[in-house]
This record gives sequence, structure tokens and C-alpha cells, in this order.
Amino acid sequence: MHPRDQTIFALSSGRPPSAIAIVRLSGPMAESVIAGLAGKTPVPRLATRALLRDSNHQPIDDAVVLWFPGPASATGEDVAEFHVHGGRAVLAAMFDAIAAFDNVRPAEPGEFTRRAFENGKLDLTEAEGLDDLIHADTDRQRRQALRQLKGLLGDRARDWRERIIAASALIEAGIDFSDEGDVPAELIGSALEKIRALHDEIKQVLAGQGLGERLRDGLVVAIAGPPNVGKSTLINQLAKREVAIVSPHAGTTRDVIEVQLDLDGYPVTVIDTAGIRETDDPVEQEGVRRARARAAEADLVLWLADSGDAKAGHGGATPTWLVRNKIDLVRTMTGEGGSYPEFRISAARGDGLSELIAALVGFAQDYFGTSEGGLISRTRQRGLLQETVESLQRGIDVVGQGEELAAEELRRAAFSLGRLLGRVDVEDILDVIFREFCVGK
Ligand SMILES: Nc1nc2c(ncn2[C@@H]2O[C@H](COP(=O)(O)OP(=O)(O)OP(=O)(O)O)[C@@H](O)[C@H]2O)c(=O)[nH]1
Ligand SMILES: [K+]
Ligand SMILES: [Mg+2]
Repeated sequence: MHPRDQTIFALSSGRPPSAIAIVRLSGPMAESVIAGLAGKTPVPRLATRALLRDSNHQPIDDAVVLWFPGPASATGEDVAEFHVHGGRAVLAAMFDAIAAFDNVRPAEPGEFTRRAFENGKLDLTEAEGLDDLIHADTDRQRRQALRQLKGLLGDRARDWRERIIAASALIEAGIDFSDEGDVPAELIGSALEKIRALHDEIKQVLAGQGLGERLRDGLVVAIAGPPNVGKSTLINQLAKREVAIVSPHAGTTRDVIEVQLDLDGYPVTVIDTAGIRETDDPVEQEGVRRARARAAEADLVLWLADSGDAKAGHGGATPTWLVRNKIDLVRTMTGEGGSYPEFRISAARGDGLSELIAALVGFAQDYFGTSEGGLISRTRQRGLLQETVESLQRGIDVVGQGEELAAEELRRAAFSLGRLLGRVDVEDILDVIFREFCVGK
């Protein structure tokens, strides 16, 4: 039997132990399994209490079960849900009892959503939104994912695709006429007008963008600087917990330490790195190498320095702020900040931290944009819209030289939008997209 025709099951809720765990099944065997374990098929879509028993009639758990006959289900197939107590032994017994049925197997990551997609329950942009929603850490990420899940980009793309096909029809009609000699100029003129409008509309969506993708990936802020200036002390303050070891010993931090922060709804990853200096210790050398590499890749570097002797500079092109630490020890500031924005803090005492954090929020606002974010949240989506715009532009350019050429470009544009929606030619990308999903989703 093809894996696609098998019935799949998975733990759809979080890691056990938990108060309640949800085990989900989808496929033709779902009814046999739910009836087998619960004693009878429950009334569709009604939460039903049942004592679940295995094939030897041994009780497994006192549970709530739900039965969703297809196609009116999340995946479009028959779906069964078991709400059991979330103990490891309960779940192990459930999985054994379920897997004992023929043609029932554990689901691959994202396989439920993939089946929903294949059964037309959602388009590919909505599936991507669903994945983003599950992984959203901050409020802004959640709102963006929800917009995507609601199909805003998908709706626009469907509309664009239909209009491209309508413009094609006009041009194709022109081609038919041209056999008789004269191509009616008003047909071509009208098609051209439609294509120009589409081109401008999609281009506008592309222009206001970058923000959505950034919101999905988050902003990376690296704390760098010489040894012992208080980098780890600062990251602990920002994280409000002891993520990094602090000690008076220079060269304490060697690995790159990362924390995820929610700064006013913006997802920010702050990284603490090894103090940058010349050293003979090969382990510390490796730490310094990593520190430089991560600072170079970051979106913003907080270059930490001793207040008494501040020299900013990591030599990279990354935006950099000079943060003078330990102002509790020093009265007079020396050293050149140069053109870098400057902050004065005591990471240990907390002085100046609220100003630094406020400035970080401001930076995040500029970086992510203050708008609600755009329709595009992935490079895949951006690339396909870009292709669409290019095809439309070529269509406009060549329409005078031959209607066939223009029609071909419009077909390409419609094809790119079809791929965006997951309607055509997508097997390869489906594997990539759904692999990133959680098991049980
Ligand atoms: N007085 C004072 N001491 C501080 C301040 N911030 C950090 N320290 C102290 O400075 C020493 C070094 O702090 P760390 O946070 O380990 O410095 P680091 O830059 O991470 O050091 P490396 O990882 O070794 O590069 C510790 O003894 C801290 O307690 C501060 O604002 N004021
Ligand atoms: K240290
Ligand atoms: Mg450190």
C-alpha cells in the first residue's frame, strides 16, 4: 500500500508528561481504530467520554474521543482524536494499541497538514502560515502568521492568476484574429492595460516587503568586545536570568551563547561571545574566531568596552553601538567613540539599561518596519512573485513584436503564481516545506 493511503497517527500536543495529551489519526483506518479502542464509533464531531481498551480488552485510559468523518475534517480524510492523560506510559500504551492495526503508522513531520493541502483544505501559503503560527514566539510574529494562515497572500495570488488568465484570453483571441490578417488593436490595448495594472500591483506588494521575512527570522544582536568588560553580565541582565557564566577571569566565555528575547513584540536573538584578544590558548582562539564571525553576521553589534578606556571597532560593516560599561567604577570617560552611537551603563548595577533597551526597541522598529508587516513572509514567496513580475514585464515588452511571445510570458507568470499557491509542479518543494513542520501537525 502506498504510504499516502496508509493511516497516520501522532502525538499532536506537547512533550509528555502533561495533564492531557492529544493523539490524532488520519486516514481510512481512523474509524476502525476509534471504534476498536472506544468500543463503538462516536457521534461525529461530539466530544465523547470513553474507556479505551487495547485488543486484549485491557483498559488503557479514561479518555475523551472525537470522530470527524471525512471530507469535513482538518485533513479531508477520516480523522480521530483521543484526548488522554499525558503520561508517558499512557501514551506508550496508546501507540502500541494504535500501531497494532494494519496499515496504520506513525506520521512524518507535517504529514497531517500535507494531506490537508493535498485535499484542497488550504493552499501552500496558508500551510506556511500554519507552520509559522506554531513557531511564533512573539505577538507580532503570531499576528503575521495568522494573516498568512487566513490566506491573505493566497487570496491575492488567486486573484492575480485569474486576471492574468483573462488577459491571456484577450491576447489568444488576438492571435486567432491575426490568421485573418488584422489583429484588432483594441484587444491588444485592453490586454496590455490589464497586464500593466497587474504588474504594478504585484510590484507594490514586493516593494513594501522584506519586513515580513525579517519578522519571521528575527533580529540578531551580538555583544562583542575585549575580555572582561562585562559582556556576559549584560546578556544575563537582558535575559533576566543567568544564561552565561560571569567571572573576574578574562577569557571566561568561549562558546557563543544565544538568548531569544521578546522586545516589545519583536523577536530578537542576543548573542554573547568570547572576549576578542590575541591569545595562545587554542580553545580561546576558537572562541575569538567564532565571536568575530557571529559579530560580522549580526544585524547590530553592541561593542562593549570599559568606561575608562573605550575603543570601538570590530572592523566590520555591521551597524555598531559603543556601550561603555562599569560606569559605577569610573568618573571620567576617556577614549574615542568615533561616529558610533554611545551608551553608558553599569551592567552589574543596572544603570543605563532601560535607555539601552529602549534604543534596541527603536532599532527593532526601524528594522522590522512599524507597519503590520507585509503579505510575504518567505523567500520562496518573494522569489515567485519576483518571477511573476519579470514575466509580466517581458510580456509588456514583447507584445508589439508578436502576440505569441506575449502569451507565452503570461503563461509563465500564471505558472509562477500557481507554484506560489502549490497548484503546479511542487512535489520537490513540498518535501522541503513539510519536513520543517512538527510531528503531529
Ligand atoms: N563594577 C562593575 N563590575 C562589572 C560590571 N559588569 C561586569 N562586571 C564584572 O566584570 C567581570 C567580568 O564580567 P563578565 O561579564 O564575565 O565579562 P565578559 O566580558 O563576559 O568576560 P569574558 O567572557 O571573559 O570576555 C566580573 O567580575 C563582573 O562581575 C559593572 O557594570 N560594574
Ligand atoms: K570574564
Ligand atoms: Mg563572558
